[in-house]
Amino acid sequence: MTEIIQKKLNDSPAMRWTALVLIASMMFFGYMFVDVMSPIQALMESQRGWTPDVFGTYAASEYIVNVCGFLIIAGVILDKTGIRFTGELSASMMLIGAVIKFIGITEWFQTTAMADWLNSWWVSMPASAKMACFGFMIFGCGCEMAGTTVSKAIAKWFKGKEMALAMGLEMAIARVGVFAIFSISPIIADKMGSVVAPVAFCTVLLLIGLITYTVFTFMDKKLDSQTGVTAEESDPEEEFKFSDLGKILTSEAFWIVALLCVLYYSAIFPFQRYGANMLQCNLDGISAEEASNIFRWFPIGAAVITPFLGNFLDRKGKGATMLMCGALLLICCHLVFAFVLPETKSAVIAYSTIVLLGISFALVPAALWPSVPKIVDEKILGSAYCLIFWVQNIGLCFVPKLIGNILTSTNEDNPAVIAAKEAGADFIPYDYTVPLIVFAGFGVLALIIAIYLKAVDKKRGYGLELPNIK
Ligand SMILES: NCCCC[C@H](NC(=O)[C@@H](N)CC(=O)O)C(=O)O
Repeated sequence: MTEIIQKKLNDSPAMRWTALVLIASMMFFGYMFVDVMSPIQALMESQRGWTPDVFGTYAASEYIVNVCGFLIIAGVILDKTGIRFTGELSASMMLIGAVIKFIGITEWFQTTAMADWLNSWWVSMPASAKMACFGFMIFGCGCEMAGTTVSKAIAKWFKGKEMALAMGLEMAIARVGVFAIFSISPIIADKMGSVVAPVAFCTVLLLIGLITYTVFTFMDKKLDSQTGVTAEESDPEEEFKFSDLGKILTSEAFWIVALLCVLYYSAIFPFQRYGANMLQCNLDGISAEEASNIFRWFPIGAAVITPFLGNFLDRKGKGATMLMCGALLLICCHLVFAFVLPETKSAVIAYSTIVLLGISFALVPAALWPSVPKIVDEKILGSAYCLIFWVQNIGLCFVPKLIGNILTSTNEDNPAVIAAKEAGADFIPYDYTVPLIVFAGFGVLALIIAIYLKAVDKKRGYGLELPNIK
């Protein structure tokens, strides 16, 4: 008798890569929305009165609910309800948050009684910023939950296949989103004459992201029906348990990776918010649009290299060394921005440092996320990812605010800044030296931890330097 072996949906390369494109699209649009305001900071200041301080508070709002424990709940939701429901929930939360933020910054909203009320307390924060923060909080919960959901979805669809490459590609696609928005946000704002237009554009894209993820859920349902998995049959051992948190939180290796993650990313994502403005301030006579054009090469450099490094890691290993090199490169780049760029005002130095920072941004994520399964038990991997995101979010929540405060306070007596403000100029030429030294400081700490991780790996034999494919 001939046995018919049914091919599962993810056995087809076309199907599993289609699934990756669908889920990565949601993250692509999500990452676009995260940075939609970054290249139009100067316009936000002139059109809505958002000072760097306000901008710092706004940037922090994305993470505040996650830091207060939402990410831990998100882990439970993900493990209890699965990738389909959690993905839909995440995409919906991103969309709802985006709509609130869009409404908050419209001209119409500024004329409402609600805006008057919002302007009547915590007066340094304009009503538009308060509403935008509220929306960004909801968006941030959805976006971070989506980040873990997508990792779990890729693990499910690519298990035993090109998993590291798929994860690298997902991150690469998300970075292209950042590149795209740095390119088009100032153009849209300029063409439409308002900061509202790019936010409206990205909100519509989030709706498309919800649709693409919905299409993926149908594919995933089909895959489950082929493998005979139903909610009732799922293995209770694989489920998130609160007792697992204790096991993870008492693991030294977990803390090393989590600390490395928070320190490294604190010098990357918050910098991304200020990067275009920093370039505009350090290169003479360039517009916000020109500065964004330079800065957008940062995520694109990372996007191009990350999949290759993922592939290299799968075949050759050297994960711990890659983490060290990435941290070292980060320090050098921030120091060049702090001390060399203001002196030389050279576009060549700006471009090359941005590309080098992009390489650093490829080295660390490509090595960091696939290292986690090597240091924690597979059974508690989902919880570990959630907890690492949680620790990382604490940094991502407070560092932008810290940098905003430092930028404001170190420029209080800056004559160029005072003159530009008095003249009501669109562009304020801030001195970014101290914030950049702070970013480099995070890099130094990350490097020390990466060196320590390599030593611990040698002692304990986690295999961080070994290839993933045996
Ligand atoms: N599914 C991708 C793994 C994480 C990628 C990583 N993103 C994060 O760490 C986010 N928590 C940060 C954020 O959303 O701000 C990345 O390198 O992009």
